[in-house]
Amino acid sequence: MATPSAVGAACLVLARAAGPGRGDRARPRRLQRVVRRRCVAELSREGPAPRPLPPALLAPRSCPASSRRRPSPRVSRRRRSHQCPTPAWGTSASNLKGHMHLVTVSPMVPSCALPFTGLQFQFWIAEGSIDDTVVVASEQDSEIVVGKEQARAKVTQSIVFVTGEASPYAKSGGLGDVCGSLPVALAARGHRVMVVMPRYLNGTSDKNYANAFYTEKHIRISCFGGEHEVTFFHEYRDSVDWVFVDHPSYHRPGNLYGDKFGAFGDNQFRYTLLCYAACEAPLVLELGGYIYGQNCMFVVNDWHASLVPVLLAAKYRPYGVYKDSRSILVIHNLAHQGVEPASTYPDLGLPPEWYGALEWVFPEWARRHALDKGEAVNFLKGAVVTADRIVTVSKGYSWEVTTAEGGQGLNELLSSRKSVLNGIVNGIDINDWNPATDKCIPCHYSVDDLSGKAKCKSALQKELGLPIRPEVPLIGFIGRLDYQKGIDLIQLIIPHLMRDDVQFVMLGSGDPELEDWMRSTESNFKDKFRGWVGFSVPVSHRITAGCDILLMPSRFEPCGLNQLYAMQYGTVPVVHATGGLRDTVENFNPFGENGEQGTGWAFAPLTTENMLWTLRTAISTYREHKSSWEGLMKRGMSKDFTWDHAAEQYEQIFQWAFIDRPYVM
Ligand SMILES: Nc1ncnc2c1ncn2[C@@H]1O[C@H](COP(=O)(O)OP(=O)(O)O[C@H]2O[C@H](CO)[C@@H](O)[C@H](O)[C@H]2O)[C@@H](O)[C@H]1O
Ligand SMILES: OC[C@H]1O[C@H](O[C@H]2[C@H](O)[C@@H](O)[C@@H](O[C@H]3[C@H](O)[C@@H](O)[C@@H](O)O[C@@H]3CO)O[C@@H]2CO)[C@H](O)[C@@H](O)[C@@H]1O
Repeated sequence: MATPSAVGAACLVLARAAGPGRGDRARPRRLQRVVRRRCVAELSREGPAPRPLPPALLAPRSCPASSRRRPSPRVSRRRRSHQCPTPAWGTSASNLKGHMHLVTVSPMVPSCALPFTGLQFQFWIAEGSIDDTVVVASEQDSEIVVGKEQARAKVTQSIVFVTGEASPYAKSGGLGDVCGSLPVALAARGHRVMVVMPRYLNGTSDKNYANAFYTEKHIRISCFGGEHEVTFFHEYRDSVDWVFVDHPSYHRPGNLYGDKFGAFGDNQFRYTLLCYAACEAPLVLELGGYIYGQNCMFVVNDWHASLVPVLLAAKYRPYGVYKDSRSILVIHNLAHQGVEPASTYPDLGLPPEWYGALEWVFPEWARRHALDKGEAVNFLKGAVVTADRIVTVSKGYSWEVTTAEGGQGLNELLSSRKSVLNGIVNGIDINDWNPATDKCIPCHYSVDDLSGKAKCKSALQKELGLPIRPEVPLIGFIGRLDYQKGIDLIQLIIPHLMRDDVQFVMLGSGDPELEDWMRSTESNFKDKFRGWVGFSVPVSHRITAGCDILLMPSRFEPCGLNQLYAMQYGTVPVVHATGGLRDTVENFNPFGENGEQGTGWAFAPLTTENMLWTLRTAISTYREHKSSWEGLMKRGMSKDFTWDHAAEQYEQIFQWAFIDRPYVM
């Protein structure tokens, strides 16, 4: 193992500092500091005797005191994921031996902490020359370009996220991505953050919870005609307290919300338990030695968490508890509202006088028979009424939900709450979704060197059993097979598109009829179409990297993440101009004021003719205008989709929420 005495004695090498890393993609904006200093990264000892270090690269033993900083939370995230047994920077030498390597350098030696956060370098490690020390320097003038310092919140809060899913523990779609990464981004900015979600055990993904430990806390919840005991598990990771609510109803085969027979019949019960448990967690769990207490910002996501603001208002504030807390409803998708018959209201354990908050009457046309009064309870509606503020996951969607077309029956109510309704476009997790470091893809690449993308394409064609043809445009679709995603429109254009010289791959699961259609289309067009039925995160990364075009003809799309991932990976999105898709994809304009502009194609209205025409325009641009295509790819890859900007906007909403009085009846 490396020891301080060995520092500087070893060989090595180096290469170009600031290889493609967290900040490198968007270098002009994100890599801001140039440190004229060489530094030492210690590595585990391995390999033969060291060779002398070239004089130009001799490293100082430590960095000047002026540069010492406490590692920021983002650094500590890296530190954990590359934990070394002795104080060291970086990763283990055995991973490095050989060629160019991407290494995350995390200041683990307090005396030599640089003012940067979790940055990454590429090293050239000569064969057999690994030892104790890697000197990091650049080709030019020994400069190290380092990432910008982690921005901190002006005012920090105790934040409690409540959600039905969060990656990497459990994910069925974009909700999981957001609740797995926004909390980490907020923690990195200095907030104390807890995420409360179910501890789903189904026999296959149980390992995801392996590092979560039983807290020995259990509470009894009165609802659904009895007392139900739930317990809490906890993992502290990436500076976030991940709290898992444990109950037998979360342990069953299938996916998070259902199985092959459809949605679980007791989902209302399962997420009622989650909401009660989430309200108790800040009061009863001593995490890191301290409870979160009563002064919290609850961020409740979608219908699964929507009972939280109702409970705060109906069951806590009247007794003087949580008077200083606030709640924000984040709407990821209005299509799911948690609607059940009105007769279930007494099961929820709420006072009878609160029925009105959840009351929901279906329009006449939606009722089943003449005697059906259409009376229901609607969890999401309860939160729209009682949350202190409401956020949708894009600005465009925040307007759409107030319209009859996009409001899914809640438009009037949402319009009445316009003064507390905002839209914030989601960010993406650059640690997971970065073509320069992605562990799921066969070759890495960046905006500075796109060559790896072509290799990803041929590897994908090979993996899928498609003809390996670099010149043929490869179009992809990834998503839940749901009405929302406009797959029926893809079905209609496929016979036409398959006449062209193109390849098409779809990854998705959901509606069994659409799954069957994917299988049969694959057998009809063996050389051109692949339908990957199922849910696979690694395959989704490889499709994102290997395709030229990503198609998203969503009927509505509150934000959409796949188009953001696609742009990040130089895959050009062709999307229906709706919601977050319209907000994030800039239409290609070959005649822009300063030359070509745009990052993809956003078409409207959503018709099959329009979609086919736009796809064909994209395809001919790909074939005939190579430099335009490269411009499209590079502009997309240079966009900053990190969470920082969104996290700052959430902080603004938190502040506004705390300025106003909390909701009381
Ligand atoms: N078969 C499969 N295999 C592997 N991965 C798969 C997959 N099917 C889907 N995914 C993944 O699930 C995520 C889907 O995210 P989206 O945001 O595009 O849509 P979703 O409708 O689920 O999310 C909702 O919530 C998010 C978050 O707010 C909003 O962006 C969105 O508009 C809203 O509808 C992506 O990470 C995608 O790769
Ligand atoms: O992250 C992906 C989406 O996950 C959530 O949607 C799920 C929804 O909340 C669940 O209730 C369930 O939806 C079922 C619905 O309740 C039922 O009436 C029937 O229509 O079948 C639906 C599918 O089983 O599953 C949804 C995921 O498929 C989240 O609320 C969304 O925002 C996310 O887009």
